[in-house]
Amino acid sequence: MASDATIFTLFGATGDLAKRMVLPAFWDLFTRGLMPKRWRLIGNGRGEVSDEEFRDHVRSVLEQFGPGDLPEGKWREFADNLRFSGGGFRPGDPGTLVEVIGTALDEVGADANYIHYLALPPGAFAKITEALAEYKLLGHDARVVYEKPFGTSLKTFRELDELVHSVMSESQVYRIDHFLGKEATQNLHVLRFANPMIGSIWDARSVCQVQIDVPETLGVSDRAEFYDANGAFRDMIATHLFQVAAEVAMEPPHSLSADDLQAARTDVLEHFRPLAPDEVIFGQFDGYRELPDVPDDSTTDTYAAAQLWVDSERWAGVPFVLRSGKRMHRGYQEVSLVLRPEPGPLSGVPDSILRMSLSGAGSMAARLMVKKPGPDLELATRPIEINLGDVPGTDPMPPYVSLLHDVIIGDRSLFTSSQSLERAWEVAEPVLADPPTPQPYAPGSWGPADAVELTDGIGWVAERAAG
Ligand SMILES: NC(=O)C1=CN([C@@H]2O[C@H](COP(=O)(O)OP(=O)(O)OC[C@H]3O[C@@H](n4cnc5c(N)ncnc54)[C@H](OP(=O)(O)O)[C@@H]3O)[C@@H](O)[C@H]2O)C=CC1
Ligand SMILES: O=C1O[C@H](COP(=O)(O)O)[C@@H](O)[C@H](O)[C@H]1O
Repeated sequence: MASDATIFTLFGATGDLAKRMVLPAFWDLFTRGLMPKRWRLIGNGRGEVSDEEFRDHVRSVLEQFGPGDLPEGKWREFADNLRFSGGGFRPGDPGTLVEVIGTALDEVGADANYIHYLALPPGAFAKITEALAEYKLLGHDARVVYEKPFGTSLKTFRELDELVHSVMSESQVYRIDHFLGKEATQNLHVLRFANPMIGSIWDARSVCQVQIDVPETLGVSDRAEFYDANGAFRDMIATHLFQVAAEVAMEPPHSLSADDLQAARTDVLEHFRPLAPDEVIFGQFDGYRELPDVPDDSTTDTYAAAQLWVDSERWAGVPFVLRSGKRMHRGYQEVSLVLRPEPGPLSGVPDSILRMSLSGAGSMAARLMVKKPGPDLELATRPIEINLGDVPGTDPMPPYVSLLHDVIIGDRSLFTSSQSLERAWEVAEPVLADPPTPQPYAPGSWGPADAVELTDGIGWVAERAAG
C-alpha cells in the first residue's frame, strides 16, 4: 500500500464470524507487529454502540476466542485504535460511518488507505457495495474483502459480480475462502510439487477416489438465521470444498505466484462437471427445526454429500466425494487419496490411502504394508505420520490471520477469482434448482446412512480412522 496508515472498516463487527475469527485475527497481527504503523479499526453495525461498548465487546471476544488473558498495556494500546460507527450503512443513509472515517483520517493521516471487510451475510453485500461507491469510500487505494458465499446462486453471483465490477477494479476485490488460507491447504502444493514420490501418484492411474470430508460437531444456534437461509451445501460444499477440490485437482501452475495459482484453480474448475442431483444427499439433524430463528417447516440442509467429477485428462473416471455436516459424531477436515491396488503378487492388499488433514498446522498420514520380520511371509500395516506443527521453528498462522495479512500487503494469491466462482455456481446450479429432500439424522451420528453409497463401496476413510 502506498501509505503506512490504514483505516479498516469491519461491517458486521458484532456478528459471529467477527467474534470467532476476524477480531482475533486483528489482535494476532497486532501482537506479531504486522499491523500498519498507524491504523484504526472501525466496527460497523445497524445498532447504536459506543466506542467504549465496542472495546468491551472486543475484549470479551478476545478473552473467549483469542488468547484469553490480555496483557493490560498491550490491550490498552490496541483498544486505543478501536472505534464504532452505528446506524448501519446503506445507499441514502450512511449512518455515522462517513463522519467516523473522517475523524480517523484526521487522527492517522489523510493519506491513509482503506480496507473494508464485509463480515456479513451474503444478502447484505450489494447494498454495502453501492453505499461504498455512493459515499466515495472506494478511493484511498481501497481494498474490499468479501466473505463467502459471494452470491448464493449463479444468478445472484452474476448480479453481485456486475455491481462490484461497475464500482471498483478486480484488483481491489478480495473474496475470502478461508480454506485456501489454511496452512495445510497451502502445503498441498508443496507436498505434491516438491516431492516426486507424491507428485507421481497424483492422477487417475494411481488414485481411484478422492474424498474431501469435513464433518463438524458444532451446531448453528448462534447464527441460525444466516444458516437457515444458506444450508450446508452453500455454506461448505459449493464454497470451501469446491475450492479444496480445485487445489487437489489443479494442473501444476507455472509458479506459486498469485496470478498463476489463481489461474490454475480457475482452469481446473472449468473441468468440474455440473453436479447431478441424484449424486447428492442432503440431511437435516433432528431438533434443527426447534432452534430459535428456524421455521418449524424448514427444509434447509445441515448436511450435504456429493460426488463431483473432474473431466480433465488427469482425473478421468475418478470421483471426488465431498461431505460436510453439522452436529456430527466427530469433527475433522481431511483430504484422502484412495490409491489403486498395486498389480502383482500382493495386489489384494487393501487400504492404501494418503490422508492429509487441513486442521491446524496440518498433517499427513498413510499406512504401509510391510513383512513382519520372522520366518514366514506374514504381512502387517505400519502407520507413517507427519505433523507439520512438529517441523522445527514453525509459527503457523491461523487462516484468518494469514489472509488478513495478505490483504494488508496486497497478495491476492489465496483469494478466489470472479471466473472461478462463476464456474463454481454453474457446477452447483443443478442441485440448487432441484435440491434433494434432506434425510433426518440423529445429532452425534455420522449423518444419513445412504450417503455411504456415494463412496462406491469404499466407505468414508477418514471416518474409519477417527473411530
Ligand atoms: N460464522 C462463521 O463461523 C463463519 C462465517 N463465514 C461467513 O461470514 C459471513 C457472516 O457470517 P456470520 O458472522 O456468521 O453471520 P451473522 O448472522 O452473525 O451476521 C453478521 C452481522 O451482520 C449484520 N447483518 C445481518 N443481516 C444484515 C443485513 N441484512 N444487512 C446488514 N447487516 C446485516 C449483523 O450485524 P448488526 O445487527 O450489528 O448490523 C450481524 O451481526 C457470512 O457470509 C458467512 O458465510 C465464513 C466463515 C466462518
Ligand atoms: O465458513 C465456514 O467455515 C466454518 C468452518 O471453519 P473452520 O475454521 O473450522 O475451518 C463452518 O463451521 C461454518 O459453518 C462456515 O460458514
